[in-house]
Amino acid sequence: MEEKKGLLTKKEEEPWRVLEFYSGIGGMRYSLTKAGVNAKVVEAFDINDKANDVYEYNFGHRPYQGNIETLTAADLDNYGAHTWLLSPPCQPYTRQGLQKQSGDARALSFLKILELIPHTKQPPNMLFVENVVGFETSDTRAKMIEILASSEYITQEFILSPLQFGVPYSRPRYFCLAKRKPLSFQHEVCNNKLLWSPSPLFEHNENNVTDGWDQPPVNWDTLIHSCEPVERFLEFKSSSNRATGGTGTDVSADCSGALENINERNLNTMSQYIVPLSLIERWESAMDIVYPDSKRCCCFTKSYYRYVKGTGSLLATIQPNIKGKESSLKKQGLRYFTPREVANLHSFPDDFQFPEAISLRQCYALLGNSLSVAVVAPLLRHLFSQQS
Ligand SMILES: C[S@@+](CC[C@H](N)C(=O)[O-])C[C@H]1O[C@@H](n2cnc3c(N)ncnc32)[C@H](O)[C@@H]1O
Repeated sequence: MEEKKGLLTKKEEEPWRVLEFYSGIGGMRYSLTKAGVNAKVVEAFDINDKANDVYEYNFGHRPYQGNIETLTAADLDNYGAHTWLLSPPCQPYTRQGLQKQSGDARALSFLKILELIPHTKQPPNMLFVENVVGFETSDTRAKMIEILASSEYITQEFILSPLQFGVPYSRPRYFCLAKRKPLSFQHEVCNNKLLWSPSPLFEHNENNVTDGWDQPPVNWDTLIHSCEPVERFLEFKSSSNRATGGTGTDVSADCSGALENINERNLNTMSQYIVPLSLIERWESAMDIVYPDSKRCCCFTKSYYRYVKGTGSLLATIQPNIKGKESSLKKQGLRYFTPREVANLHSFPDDFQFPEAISLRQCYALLGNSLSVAVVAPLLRHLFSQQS
């Protein structure tokens, strides 16, 4: 690896060397593959053994299972990595949490690793950070930008949702893309801006026009029309959408085309996805219900299947004459989305699987922590593309 004024160089045909921090179940790595970038993950880091089991199962490599806080600048230099991908814990910034931001112990490792950058002999050429909406106004973000600016990085920040990429899934997330000078971004007019539009990822911008790119969509609902229906993301489909008058336990599995993706455990225990009537009675008002022809569903959090309120949508498998809560929910065959279906909505590839030993709750918890490949892949393509 050569060093030239602190900028790591590589021969054109060599892959970019990438470090994947907070690797979880590998959403960043899948996104990198989907982006079609000539890149190689040289190490992944996560403290959670279950996440590492899943990562190893799918990628054949077990991430370094230690606290990122303990890494030193010398450790990082040893990897000779051009790019760092980071999706640190989001609890310090979530609306439901205490919003202690950088004062939250879970924010420490992220700040610590950023603070190492000026102490490395070979700072990364590029960084990519993912977090929840709320991060953009946090003091952690302010510190991150301060460190990056003083280490000669330029940034472009985004808030984007899968809904803007045709996926019927509301999961807006914050992203920071950083490149170290003399590298530069396409659309320099977007430098140091927070953008709410995916247009810079796809459009040539010869006139430097950024009309509306730095404004939140006026109405996220209008994006829904161009999304695919939820049905396209299901592994278990109802044989009929019409009301049968049943209790909703008569969900049938139309496995055509999807059978290879359904493991024995799921097929045999379809009943585990049925929402119990007692839960409907107690939590009806808090439930978010979608239908196979719906073009949106709510963000699945790591508490999906454990709690109802605000953790993700439920699927009505029996469509009443009048959709929604005006018809009895008890007769709509409510079920949870399966982990495979949540993975589909995260745009994970078909060959992604959980090992048998991971419980259903753990599957949902790990998926809830992960990210949308449909959103991250084009962002990574934008990060790695060279200014011509
Ligand atoms: C928001 S999730 C990232 C998930 C990942 N992007 C994915 O696709 O699954 C944060 C991850 O960071 C890990 N983590 C949190 N604090 C850590 C630390 N100090 N050291 C190492 N890993 C940590 C958690 O175990 C969790 O898997």
